[in-house]
Order: sequence, then C-alpha cells, then structure tokens
Amino acid sequence: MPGAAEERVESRSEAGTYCSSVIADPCLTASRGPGKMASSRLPILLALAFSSLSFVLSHSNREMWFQDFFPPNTCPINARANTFYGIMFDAGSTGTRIHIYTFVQKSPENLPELEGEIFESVKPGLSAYADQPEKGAETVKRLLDMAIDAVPPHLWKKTPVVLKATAGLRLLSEEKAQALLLEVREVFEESPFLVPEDSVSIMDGSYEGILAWITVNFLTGQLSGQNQHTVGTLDLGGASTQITFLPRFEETLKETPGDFLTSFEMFNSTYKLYTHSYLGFGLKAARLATLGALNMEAVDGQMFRSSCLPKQLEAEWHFGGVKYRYGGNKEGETGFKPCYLEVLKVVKGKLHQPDEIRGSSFYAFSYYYDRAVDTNLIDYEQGGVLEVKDFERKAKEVCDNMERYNSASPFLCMDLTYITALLKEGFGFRDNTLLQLTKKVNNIETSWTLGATFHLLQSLGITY
Ligand SMILES: O=c1[nH]cnc2c1ncn2[C@@H]1O[C@H](COP(=O)(O)OP(=O)(O)O)[C@@H](O)[C@H]1O
Ligand SMILES: [Ca+2]
Repeated sequence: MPGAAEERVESRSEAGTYCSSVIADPCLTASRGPGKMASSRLPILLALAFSSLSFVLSHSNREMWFQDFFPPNTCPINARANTFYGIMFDAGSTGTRIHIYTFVQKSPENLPELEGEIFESVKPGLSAYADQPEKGAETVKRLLDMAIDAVPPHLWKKTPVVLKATAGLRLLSEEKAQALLLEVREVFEESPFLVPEDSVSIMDGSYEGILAWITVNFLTGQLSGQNQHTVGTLDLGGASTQITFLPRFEETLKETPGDFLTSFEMFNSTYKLYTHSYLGFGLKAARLATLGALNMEAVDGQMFRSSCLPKQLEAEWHFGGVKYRYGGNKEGETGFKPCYLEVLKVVKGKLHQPDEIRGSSFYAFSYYYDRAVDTNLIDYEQGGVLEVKDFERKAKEVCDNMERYNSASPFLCMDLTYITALLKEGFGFRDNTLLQLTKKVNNIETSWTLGATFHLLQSLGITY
C-alpha cells in the first residue's frame, strides 16, 4: 500500500532523532563569544551571550525578553547544582513532538546555559484526531510521560509545560481545534508540571518563522559578538512553509509588504526581520493542491490524478482526518516536464519574492532535509550544503524513472518537483543559491521550539 511506503520513508527520516538525549559537555563551551571557542568538537557555542536581548513583535506588541542566557566563563566543579527544565510541545500537522530542554546555572554570577535536549515524536499529528479529541490528547500524554522520567521529581512543579500547534490545527474548524486543545489542557492539568496560563494554543504563523530564526541563529552563534552574520531560515512543514531573514538592504524593507516585517531589539540594536508563513504551502498541502483536492468539500470516492505519480498507481491517503483517493495518469503523460507544469500552478505568482534573497544562502530544515536524505542528496546525520539546482536534478531523475523508485514514497517525484518549484518560482531563488541542510546544531533540533522556550522561561522569570 503506497500509504505504508510513505510512512516508511518518513519514519526513516525521523528515526535518527527518536528520543535523542543530548548532553553537550558544558565545559567545552567555556569561552565567552564564538570567536574564542576552544574545542574542535564543538565549533559553535551552545550558550551565547544574550546580554540585553529584548524582543518586541511589532504586530502584537508582545514583549519577549531573552536576556538571561549567558555562557559561563569557567566550568565550576559542581556543574549540575542548579539544573532546570522547560518542556515545549510542537503540535505539527504531521506529528506531535516533545522537546525537553535542560538548562544549568553553574553559579549565581553566571546566567543559565542551555545544556541539552531530549526529543521524541509521534505520528500522526493532533489534527488527525479532529473527531476524537480525547484520543489525540492521549498521544500528548504518552509523550509527557517521558518528561516524568526525564525531570527529577523535586523539579516537576517548577518545570513549565507548553504546547503550540501549527498549521494542522489552523486548518481545522475553530470548534474542532478548540476541542483538541481543551483535552490537551486537561492532560497538562493532571500532570505534576507547572501549567502556565495560555499553555495550550495555536501559534501565529509569523512567530513560527521568527522563533525558528532565533533558534538557528542562537545555535550557530550569530546572536552575539561583533561580527554577526545572521542566516535566513526556510522551514517546510506538512501544511505550511516559512521564510525568515534579516534584510540587509533598505530597498528590501521598502519593497516588502508591512505584514511581512517584524521589529525587535537585540543588544541595543533594532532588527527588522522579514518573515512569512504560507498556509497551505506545506509539502502535504501542496500534494493536495497539485491533485486539485485542497479545500474540496466532498472528496469521498473521487479519484485525483497527476502526472507526478506512477502511471499505474491507485491508492488512498489520509491527511488532516480526510481520506483521499489518488492515482497516476494511466493514459496520459508522466514525468518531470508535465509534473513541473502541474506544480507550477500551485506556486506561480502566489508568493512574495524579495530580490535580496536571490544571492544569499539559507538554512533549510524539516521536509527540505527529509527529502534530500531520502534521495541521498545528503547524509542523514551530517546534513550538507546543496544548491537549488540539486533538487531539480534529483526531481528529474526520480520523475523520469518512476519505476526505479517504486519502493520509496509514490509522492517522491511530486515532492521534489514541488520543492524545486517553491524555491525557484515561489521564493525566486537562483539555481545556484546555497542551502545549508541542517537538522541539528550541536545535537539540538533546529526547531522553533527552542526560541519559544527562551520566551517561556523568561516570561515566567524562571532563572535561579
Ligand atoms: O523538531 C523536529 N525535529 C525533526 N524534524 C522535525 C521537527 N519539527 C518538525 N520536523 C519535520 O517537519 C516536517 C513536518 O512538518 P510539521 O508536521 O511540523 O508541519 P507544519 O509545520 O506544517 O505544522 C517533517 O519533515 C518533520 O520531520
Ligand atoms: Ca513545523
């Protein structure tokens, strides 16, 4: 069954991060500032100087203070005297993930340092339980049980737990989404952890991009020191996709619609980020759009066909609680050319194209990473640097030889073609634009959840 093959490919992609307990040796990060990094094992500082990082989102006027995350100057003997935790759930459209972050404050003079992360994920995501909210919350409970084992009992009451849902729940009706969130809230209330107000919510798309940008730039050492070269980020989820970068040219600011720009202050400088979340442009939503099935009222029984699928294929696919029947063009054309034309209709003219990004390089993760791994463009553990044209080359190879790739997902051709079209025709990247494919930096997942946890801890005043 193609659906099963599809899951197989995806679970391979995520299997390596399954419960990846990470303890980066804090003593290796003992110098202050990225330039002074002593260890060749850890070329990038985990804990960076956030001396007075204040963060104000222009559309919401909500303040975020992340100032208390300093690296230590030294490695005190009693390194684990003051450990504390933060639990952040990512309720994504294709899966739910728990991130348990460990912070250590080694002495009162030094501010807390990010020490490591425990990560686990389950599939499908909460939106697949739209009609069984209790069952959906049960999946969250199973993940939360991990935190009970990971966090020492005397710290349970001081450890906040938060869940933020993204595009899967944004696409559900308000009523169904709220029913799911309510059940999850009950699971949290019944747990021994600290449940802040607003602990279970749907996150605004613009936060998703900004928080992921903070995570990546924090982990790569770009948010501290004099020579900051921040990197832009590209996240490709199941239902939505985000692009975020710090514009360098005044022209870009002038040409960008106001709601794509968000201001915040850092080290007494004001930064204006370009960020946008495109709902319905995630990889799986794009499959439905390509098939002509996105936002269709009644899909039961209807067969959706595409030249991006193997000719003889006829199968079913469940996404967001809906069953879709899909198949190849039995009589008509298949292959890269007709597929690209189909996919082009989904992206052409639908996205804002900032000129500035054409020549810059970006960090890319989630499905960009997974599909690059699935087609051996990069190594699962190492990641790697690709050019946009590498995705196109691979898309041609797969689409024009679908019979050779029949053990992988039947959507592999469509996915690679969509990624190519999204990058080139959607965002307007050049063929030779460099993409740094990264799943983890220093063993911490490159997810918006770390940025969200900084905000959470700071808003709760959790520093010791
Ligand atoms: O923390 C993470 N670690 C590894 N992969 C992640 C993480 N968060 C999201 N992903 C990847 O994101 C993709 C799915 O996106 P998601 O389910 O978050 O959709 P959404 O962002 O549209 O709601 C998958 O490729 C999944 O592997
Ligand atoms: Ca996501």
